[in-house]
Amino acid sequence: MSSAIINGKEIGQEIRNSVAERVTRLKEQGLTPGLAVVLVGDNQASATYVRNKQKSCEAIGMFSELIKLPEETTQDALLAQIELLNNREDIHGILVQLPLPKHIDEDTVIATIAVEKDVDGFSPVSVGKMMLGQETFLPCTPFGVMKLLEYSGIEIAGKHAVIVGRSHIVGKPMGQLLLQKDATVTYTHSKTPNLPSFTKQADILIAAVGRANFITKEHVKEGAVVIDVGINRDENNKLCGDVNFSEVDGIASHITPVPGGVGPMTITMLLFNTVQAAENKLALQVKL
Ligand SMILES: NC(=O)C1=CN([C@@H]2O[C@H](COP(=O)(O)OP(=O)(O)OC[C@H]3O[C@@H](n4cnc5c(N)ncnc54)[C@H](OP(=O)(O)O)[C@@H]3O)[C@@H](O)[C@H]2O)C=CC1
Ligand SMILES: Nc1nc(=O)c2c([nH]1)NC[C@@H]1CN(c3ccc(C(=O)N[C@@H](CCC(=O)O)C(=O)O)cc3)C=[N+]21
Repeated sequence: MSSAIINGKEIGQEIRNSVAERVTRLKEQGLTPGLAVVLVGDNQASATYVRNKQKSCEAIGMFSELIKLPEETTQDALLAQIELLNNREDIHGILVQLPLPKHIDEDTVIATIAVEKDVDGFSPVSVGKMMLGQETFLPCTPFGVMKLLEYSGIEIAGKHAVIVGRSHIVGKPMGQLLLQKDATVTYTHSKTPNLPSFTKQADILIAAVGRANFITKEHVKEGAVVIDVGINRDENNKLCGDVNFSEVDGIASHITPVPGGVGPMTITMLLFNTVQAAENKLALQVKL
């Protein structure tokens, strides 16, 4: 029997509809949620993602602005741009597209984003709050994965979640969010010996490796839920995930496709966080 497909496009659309309603209510109160996306250099993949983000904003009535800076932009010039955005009344969320050119220090740039506008949830304060279980913007990709699990009725408490990958934007926060929902969490990475011996134990397996078709049937336990975060190009330049879908299909109970799985959820949660940022600002104004 084939695995149940978790449809990120469909679940994402359902969430976007409710976000769109919140946009309408904000506009009635004279506030249009605004997202600024900062893109440095001309990385092809980044440009595509940025376009998707902008289109998605516009589709639900949000304002979006692209700040496109040349590859040779200095770190100081970028920081100055972020300061401008921090101070703008019409911008509620700021996203600096990663990766940045090598001569720019990502940590310094991210730490400059005002925490109330950090809709990616990457700044040290946002990350710290998330670790402490305090209210904050959650990083969009792991947040989107949590929504996929929730909407698919997959139980997390008591389950063994194994994460492959420990990046700051996906793997690490993913484990933290699953832990908060009472999963038992194992992190694996490039220094993990005998990876299948760990992944085979997973009730919930999260692949965030960045290698096409890396997770094969030898990694997956019968009946596991497999979430494929990877966005890669195969040898034919076709979009594919970290999971070898055709091998794992039938072994997993549930599986996310690429495209149409986690990717659309990342953008959905970015819209969600930006609307939340605008609502937070309105609530503050009402108090004053
Ligand atoms: N769908 C979406 O919305 C998004 C998708 N992505 C995609 O997700 C994937 C991961 O992204 P990201 O986390 O940023 O990538 P990184 O390259 O930052 O991290 C990859 C992680 O995988 C680990 N890894 C690499 N090789 C192996 C191996 N052989 N065995 C076990 N672990 C390994 C690395 O370990 P170590 O730490 O030891 O180096 C690292 O922790 C990419 O394909 C990316 O394009 C990313 C963001 C959003
Ligand atoms: N500051 C920052 N925040 C990010 O969230 C961020 C980033 N930098 N840098 C790059 C990664 C990657 N990422 C994706 C978003 C959407 C899709 C997406 O929409 N994917 C579609 C298809 C896309 C296509 O057709 O190319 C899908 O999987 O169905 C993919 C990947 C966000 N990232």
